[in-house]
Amino acid sequence: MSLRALFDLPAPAKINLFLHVTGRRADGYHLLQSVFALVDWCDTLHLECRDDGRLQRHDLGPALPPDDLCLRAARALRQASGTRLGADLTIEKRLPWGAGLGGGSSDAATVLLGLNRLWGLHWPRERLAALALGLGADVPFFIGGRNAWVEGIGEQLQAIALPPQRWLLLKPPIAVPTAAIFASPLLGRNTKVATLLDFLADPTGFRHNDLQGPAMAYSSEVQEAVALAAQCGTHSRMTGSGSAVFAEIGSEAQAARARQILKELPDGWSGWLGRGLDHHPLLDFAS
Ligand SMILES: C[C@@](CO)(OP(=O)(O)O)[C@H](O)COP(=O)(O)OP(=O)(O)OC[C@H]1O[C@@H](n2ccc(N)nc2=O)[C@H](O)[C@@H]1O
Ligand SMILES: Nc1ncnc2c1ncn2[C@@H]1O[C@H](COP(=O)(O)OP(=O)(O)O)[C@@H](O)[C@H]1O
Repeated sequence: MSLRALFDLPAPAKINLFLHVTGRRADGYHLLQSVFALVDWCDTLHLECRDDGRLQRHDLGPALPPDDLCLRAARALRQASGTRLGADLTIEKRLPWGAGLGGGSSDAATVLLGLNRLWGLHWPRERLAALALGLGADVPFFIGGRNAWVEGIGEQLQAIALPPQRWLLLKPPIAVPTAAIFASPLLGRNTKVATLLDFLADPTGFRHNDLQGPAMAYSSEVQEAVALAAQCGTHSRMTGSGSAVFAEIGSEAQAARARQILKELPDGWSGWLGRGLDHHPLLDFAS
């Protein structure tokens, strides 16, 4: 009997342990260096095969944009593979967006991995990653499924092992527009280029996000979030282009404080006390 449905597929968030802007390309895109780390705050997707070739999305939780990344991913794979099959995509959205957590990119990657299996395509992961890049610079990272040292505009990935770590994540009620942050006159664009060996030798020297200054100038809520996270963890900083921030939780006392903060979060804020993932739960799922 062929496989018709896949339930409870996780789409985890990522955080940028650091983010340096080291230059700018001729087309205006900025060159970055970063470490992307998977965390156990996840959306959940349910995929069901359709014989009529149609693609339909059902939102459990907040409504997504009509032509969201899940549908765009499914359409791209249907077209590139030539399959006549379709799918119902049910999205349990938990990750906030406009957050720098890569939730939409992660959803898209999970759709590609799931439909590759449901539609019996047997594409290798590298081929899925190449298709994924057309959907967004962060999508190939989630297809790769490993914590990574990242360069270029986010498309050059080198898998790395990270030590286990607990994190507090906080998202204030504001979506920071990525383009505006990159365009900010406050943004430094010439941070010294580092090497992966530099990072591995002393990760503690890599806890800075160059986009944080412009994002804090854009929104006082980002400033509040950084200060709030610093109350219960250490090295509070922003992920991606914001607006979410995170802090390292190193003791039970810090974890208890973090739980209290999460319980008392003002309206519109969201947050998570969780752990870094060693790898994407769907890592062995390519076909
Ligand atoms: C900076 C990161 C790090 O993870 O931020 P988050 O999205 O996670 O917050 C991402 O690479 C973001 O990638 P993504 O969110 O796909 O950005 P895009 O939609 O492609 O970019 C929106 C706009 O930001 C600017 N942009 C984006 C990425 C980049 N490396 N240089 C840029 O200058 C461009 O003006 C672009 O038109
Ligand atoms: N499935 C999806 N989940 C979240 N955002 C999506 C999705 N599809 C499209 N988007 C759009 O993509 C933008 C980026 O969101 P997301 O990928 O969550 O990244 P980030 O929060 O890291 O910037 C959002 O502003 C949203 O409008």
